Amino acid sequence: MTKPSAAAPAVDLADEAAYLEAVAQARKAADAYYGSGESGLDDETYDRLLRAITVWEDAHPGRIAADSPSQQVAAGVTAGDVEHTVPMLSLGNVFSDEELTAWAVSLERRLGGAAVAGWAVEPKLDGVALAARYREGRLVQLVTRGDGTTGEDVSHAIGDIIGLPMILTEPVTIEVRGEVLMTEDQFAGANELRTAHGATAFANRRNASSGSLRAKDRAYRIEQTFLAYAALTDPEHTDDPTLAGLTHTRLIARLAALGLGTMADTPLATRTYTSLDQVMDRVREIGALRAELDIELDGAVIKADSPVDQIRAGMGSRTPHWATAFKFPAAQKITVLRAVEWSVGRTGVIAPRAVLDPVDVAGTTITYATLHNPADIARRGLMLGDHVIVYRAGEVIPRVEGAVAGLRTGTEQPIDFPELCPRCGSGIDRSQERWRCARGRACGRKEAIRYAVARDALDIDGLGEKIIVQLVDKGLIEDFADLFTLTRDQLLLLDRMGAKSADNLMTAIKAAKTKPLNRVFCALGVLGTGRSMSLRIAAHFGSMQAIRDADAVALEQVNGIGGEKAPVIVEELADLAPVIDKLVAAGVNMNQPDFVPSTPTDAGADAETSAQKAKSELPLAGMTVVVTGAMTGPLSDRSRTEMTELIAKAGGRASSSVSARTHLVVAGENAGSKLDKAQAFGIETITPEELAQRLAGHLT
Ligand SMILES: NC(=O)c1ccc[n+]([C@@H]2O[C@H](COP(=O)([O-])OP(=O)(O)OC[C@H]3O[C@@H](n4cnc5c(N)ncnc54)[C@H](O)[C@@H]3O)[C@@H](O)[C@H]2O)c1
Ligand SMILES: [Zn+2]
Repeated sequence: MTKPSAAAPAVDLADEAAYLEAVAQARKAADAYYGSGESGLDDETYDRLLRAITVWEDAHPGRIAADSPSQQVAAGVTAGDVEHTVPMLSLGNVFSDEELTAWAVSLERRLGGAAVAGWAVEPKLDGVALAARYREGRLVQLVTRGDGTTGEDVSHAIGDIIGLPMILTEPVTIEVRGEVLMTEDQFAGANELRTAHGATAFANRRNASSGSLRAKDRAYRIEQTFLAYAALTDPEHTDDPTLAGLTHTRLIARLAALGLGTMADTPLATRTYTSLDQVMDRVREIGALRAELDIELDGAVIKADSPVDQIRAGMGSRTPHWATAFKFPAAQKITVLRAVEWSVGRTGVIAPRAVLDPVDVAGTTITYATLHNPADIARRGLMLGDHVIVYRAGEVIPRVEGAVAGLRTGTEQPIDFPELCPRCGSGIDRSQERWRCARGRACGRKEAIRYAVARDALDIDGLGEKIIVQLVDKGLIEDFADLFTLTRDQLLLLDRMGAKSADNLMTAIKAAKTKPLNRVFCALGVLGTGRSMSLRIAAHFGSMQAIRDADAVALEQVNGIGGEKAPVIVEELADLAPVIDKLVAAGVNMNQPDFVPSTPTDAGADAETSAQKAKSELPLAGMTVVVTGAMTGPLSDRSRTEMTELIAKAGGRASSSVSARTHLVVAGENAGSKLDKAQAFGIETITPEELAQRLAGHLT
């Protein structure tokens, strides 16, 4: 689980000379970071430096360097010409529960010893601060934070930012403040446009946001997202007198009602608590959600919820006294891209992977990271030897964001893309962004057969890799369908295959013929369909014939199959037709047991067949269920696939990830982040034993 933890300890500055050197180094980084947007230091390194600087400054208040970056918002780098009559401040930060408690104590001291009326907790969005000015409900001006007192006018971006509508739902005059950021798709889109116009790709999303916002007179428009976290509520800035009396939480709800982008109605919504223990729990919940979000967070923000407390606490020169950030371990680090490896999957897809100088990201050493496909590498403009930003939050696979172009030395080398399939040397099909060996699945024949007979698919015991390799090399089988027509005599031709093993294997293969359709379909290894998707498809269509008859539109009726996946599945099935025909001819089962069609065919639209009625009375009817951790009790030896099948039999739908749409989480031993997340969403959580009880009639 992602646990907010203490930051790396600050280095001790020995003397004033060391202090001045640290100031110079931090100044250089801050100038680059807030200026061009590209610093050679990652945030963790910068923050450690800044902490050392402030520790020294606290001990020597009379000797603070005039250009110390600790003294101003954004180190005073980017002033503009639009005044912020109410300054746009930064946030102080804490890295541990102890530091949070100490901060809360100091805040209550400012309130004259009174307890804070309530705490609002929300995510700290990792983007760029922006003020949006609406006059009588119409968006008239966008201003960056700048140095906090003046910012740059970036009104040219009006119309490009989702969450900042041109017209509000009511004609109010108001200045809204929030963060501009990019989703993964928006980031890819921005890089695509930028590289197409001959510019270098952005090093990361925050950079892309800041750069895109500030670039004027560009020939193309870049879409971004705005999420509000504040508004100016004093009479000088708004004509709605009710706003000033709202708590922070209610203010955000009000901004959402005006049509502005906020996190309201998402699991990240601002929530209010009375005790610090609850606040700390919520901070951890937000940390646990971080891995699966499409936006980046670098912490949680804790605010005094009541406007009375906020005004009494007041603001410092750089940060408000009534709010602070609980920072999460940095998810981005800078390291060097050494090589790109290309591997071929069982379906013939050729995928690149980045080899990095080992780097610690939030407590895990990273040496490899995903690069999605060759087009993705091109879009990010990467070169070998580049300093790249790698990103990893929670359990997600680390990814390469982009290169820090400012650190290039001229010795970087272009990345070699394969000319031929790295496994078999055939040509490459480049018709899609995802490259594939021209031989397609034939290239990954042995891997595909191993996949088909594995435990989650046909589960054929005794058919290990060595046997598969021999069977293919001796020309006895081309695909897994040929297994069903193998003879005992053919098996006996194999090295070290005795009569007894051959008999056992023949029995295991024969048993596989009666597996349910979802297992058979899974064994086909259709791109984009794993074990749980196979079960959904089988449960939806009921027979292989019905699946083969389905077009893309019909496939999209299956939960989880979107407009991109459906045509791929149709194409794959056409490709696999000879294999399926062989399976049918060999007498392999092609039906899903207990199949209930989801739409009545002959009966009227609202008539319920008795079979459907029976279905709606099942113990998990209509529920989305996530199983995590090790199963215990009566369910202890069930594999994940068997659990998925059991859930489906009881009327539910198994899913591998917890979301707001999850109804039930079955948490076994050592359940990790999925359990944390379920608790964050307030989803019902039960043990494997409790599930076994609920499904008592369905266990056999
Ligand atoms: N790598 C470098 O060289 C370098 C140099 C300078 C600064 N930095 C990084 O910049 C950061 C410090 O920058 P900063 O002073 O601009 O502050 P900050 O970004 O850490 O925090 C303040 C900002 O948080 C934003 N924010 C997000 N969610 C919010 C919410 N819910 N409520 C209120 N505000 C919210 C606001 O834009 C606010 O201005 C640090 O992370 C530091 O590492 C890095
Ligand atoms: Zn190949």
